[in-house]
Amino acid sequence: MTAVTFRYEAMLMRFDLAVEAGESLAIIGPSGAGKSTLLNLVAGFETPLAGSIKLAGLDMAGLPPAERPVTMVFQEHNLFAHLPLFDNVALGIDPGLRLKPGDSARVEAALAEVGLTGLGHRKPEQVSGGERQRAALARALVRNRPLLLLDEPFAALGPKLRREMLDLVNALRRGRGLTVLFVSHQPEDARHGADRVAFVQDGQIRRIAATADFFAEPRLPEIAAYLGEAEG
Ligand SMILES: Nc1ncnc2c1ncn2[C@@H]1O[C@H](COP(=O)(O)OP(=O)(O)OP(=O)(O)O)[C@@H](O)[C@H]1O
Repeated sequence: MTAVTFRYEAMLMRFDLAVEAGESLAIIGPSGAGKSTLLNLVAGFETPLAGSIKLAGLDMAGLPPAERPVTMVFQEHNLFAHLPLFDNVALGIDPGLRLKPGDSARVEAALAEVGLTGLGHRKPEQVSGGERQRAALARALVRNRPLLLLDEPFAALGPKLRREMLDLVNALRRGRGLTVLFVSHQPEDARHGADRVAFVQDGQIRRIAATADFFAEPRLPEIAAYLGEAEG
């Protein structure tokens, strides 16, 4: 994305970002910095004031979210409580649940890929928080989009489970050749799961670097302060 600007009231944001296919980029930074907005611009949930967003070489201007090569998982409200996990995943194929021959097998395969074999009949309340987010991931996977956006989907999970989920995301990324952008409040997530890290503050990417370099040398005092606070 190039010179993409966006405004919420007094807050003007401006993003320039280039991501390689197959890469995993962590987006970290303080609360209210613009991390979710950055993902929402890529996904098409927000429209830039100016600038251009290209995904897989195609200009996204005017394209609604459903027509973009993108799928997104959120922190919460990913699943419908009254539907079993199978149906929740199948919604990624058809929002009206009109499944064609072969679609059920696709849903089962996605459930298996995220480690939920045999749990498709359960309602969201009948599984753990980690399993719910696995189901949300499976729904994203059945959409077969090359770019996976994750907006803190593992924030409610403990450190060990978050690492497991990040490992799962990376295994899926490699297996399917996905590109992954994930927002996290936890620098540890970036350290564990990302090729590169982007630090967002005041509506801009202030630094982007390979993960090892980013943590070895924070460079900006704001980043050192943020890491100090976030990692205690
Ligand atoms: N719908 C909205 N209307 C007005 N302002 C908004 C809206 N959504 C976000 N903002 C403002 O835009 C700025 C960026 O918000 P954004 O959600 O992108 O930040 P974030 O870095 O993802 O924060 P957090 O880590 O707390 O989720 C914040 O100052 C926020 O208050």
